[in-house]
Amino acid sequence: MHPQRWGDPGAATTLDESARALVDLAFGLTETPAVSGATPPVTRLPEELLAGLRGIVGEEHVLTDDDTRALRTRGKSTPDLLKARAGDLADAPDAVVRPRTPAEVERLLAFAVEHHVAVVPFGGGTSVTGGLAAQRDGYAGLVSLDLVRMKRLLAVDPVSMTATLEPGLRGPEAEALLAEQGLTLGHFPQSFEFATIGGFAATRSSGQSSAGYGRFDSLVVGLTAATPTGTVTLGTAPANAAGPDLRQLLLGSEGAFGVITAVTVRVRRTPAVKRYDGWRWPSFEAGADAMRTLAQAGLLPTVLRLSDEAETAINLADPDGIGSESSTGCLMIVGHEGTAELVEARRAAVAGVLEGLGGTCVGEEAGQKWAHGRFAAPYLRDALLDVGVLVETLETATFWSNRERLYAGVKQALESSLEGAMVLCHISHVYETGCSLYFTVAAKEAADPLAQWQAAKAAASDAMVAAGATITHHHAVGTDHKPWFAEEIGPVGVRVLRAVKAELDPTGVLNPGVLIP
Ligand SMILES: Cc1cc2nc3c(=O)[nH]c(=O)nc-3n(C[C@H](O)[C@H](O)[C@H](O)COP(=O)(O)OP(=O)(O)OC[C@H]3O[C@@H](n4cnc5c(N)ncnc54)[C@H](O)[C@@H]3O)c2cc1C
Repeated sequence: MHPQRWGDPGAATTLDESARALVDLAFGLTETPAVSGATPPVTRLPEELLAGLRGIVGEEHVLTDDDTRALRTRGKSTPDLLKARAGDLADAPDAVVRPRTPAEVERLLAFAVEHHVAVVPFGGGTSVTGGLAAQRDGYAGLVSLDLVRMKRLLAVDPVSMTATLEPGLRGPEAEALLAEQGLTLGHFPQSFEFATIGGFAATRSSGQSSAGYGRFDSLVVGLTAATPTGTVTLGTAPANAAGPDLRQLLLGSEGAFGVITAVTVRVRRTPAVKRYDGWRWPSFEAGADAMRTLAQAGLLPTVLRLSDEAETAINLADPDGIGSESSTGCLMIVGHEGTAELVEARRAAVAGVLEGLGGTCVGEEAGQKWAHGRFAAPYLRDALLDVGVLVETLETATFWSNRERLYAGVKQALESSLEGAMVLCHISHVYETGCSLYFTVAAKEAADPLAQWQAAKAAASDAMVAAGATITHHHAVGTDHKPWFAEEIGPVGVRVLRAVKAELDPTGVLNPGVLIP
């Protein structure tokens, strides 16, 4: 991962001439290069504590060099990138510690409690909500507990169709191991290439194929987590009535309750066929109604997403597409995966419904184009930051009956707090009862882009709460969403979370300041 950009440093990109011209037209171009040569603050952990950590995981797995610590500083939200680009590495961990086994994780937690060292579990480092920016004041130091060495496929049960995975496996690594057995997890968030199994569970992630495979928390049938007060293993049956489902307490716990050391997930057979089609709708509303109809008819495809008019126009923003008929309306991507027979049958059934509702199939090219570029967009954000254009995304969810109000409220909040902003939206995840709205915002950077974005984000978050929606459908709480999260779950909910934290992590060494309001 690049320390100041998204993804593979080798894949870093710049805007080509036509894209530069478009951006110039919309926002103007201001070359804004990232600061180079910044170094993190000197490690504050005393030598005897570093020696203690080495005694647990081995000499070579306690790293204090600047490059490694810089790479484990914060996540990949636009505010994180702005800070990294400005050379601000103030949140760098004092050391990066890489355990190999659950037993080592348990010993590290005991050591952290004994010496009051803050611990930040680190998966892929793709958090976009400040989930890796723990507080350090009052602690002897802060270590990044990097799960990169815990990468095994521990078990496969081909009869029950489950697999048990270690937390440090990145999306492609997990898929490759499962593919050897003819299986897939089917979890493809846009951060798929870098995010990990443990991170997916800790944030209750949702992938682009959630309509077909389910969001990550719905895939988890069991897990093991090491906490400062002991290890908990949950999930002895596909379903149970044995009290509240404690798995749900660890899913989404964002490293504040424990370190997830194994996850058992439901798996599916590798699909023989994948077909993605584009569908065009006269309006966002018509497309959204069609999504609802599919969901409520039990006809959800594997992939289902709908761009609003603005996002549709931008996605087709090539010199030929702009202003032409093809850039009007709203583009929906409808993907089917499975056996050839199943895909054809479902594709025909879904097409019948969509045609009946006024949709027009524009064929596989648009679908393939989306599938091909599905992981590329984050690289474009860096190229835009390079020319002084602020780009960030945010997401929320609500019930169908409230969708239009939420859409209008968040869009208006963003447009009125960011002068000249371009606000794009798509429906990214669909349920029988509602959907998730995913916004992308671009605006010319102000003199202080961080403050500029924080004000816009607060306005958008206020609009979500005012509309009665959730503060996050899949990006999690981290540090950024805490004030709105507290409002969402109410004072009793906050007290329950604090009580669980006090029980599992009584000295508060795990991810201080993250998640718990
Ligand atoms: C470009 C981009 C696209 C994204 N697209 C999506 C998307 O489509 N869908 C989606 O859901 N999210 C998306 N995200 C957000 C992010 O990728 C997810 O939240 C992901 O699940 C985080 O996984 P990670 O392994 O990177 O976790 P990290 O970022 O390393 O950690 C996230 C949080 O979980 C904790 N944690 C990590 N591992 C463990 C563990 N083993 N035990 C306990 N706590 C742990 C960390 O301490 C932190 O609080 C995107 C982010 C980016 C930057």
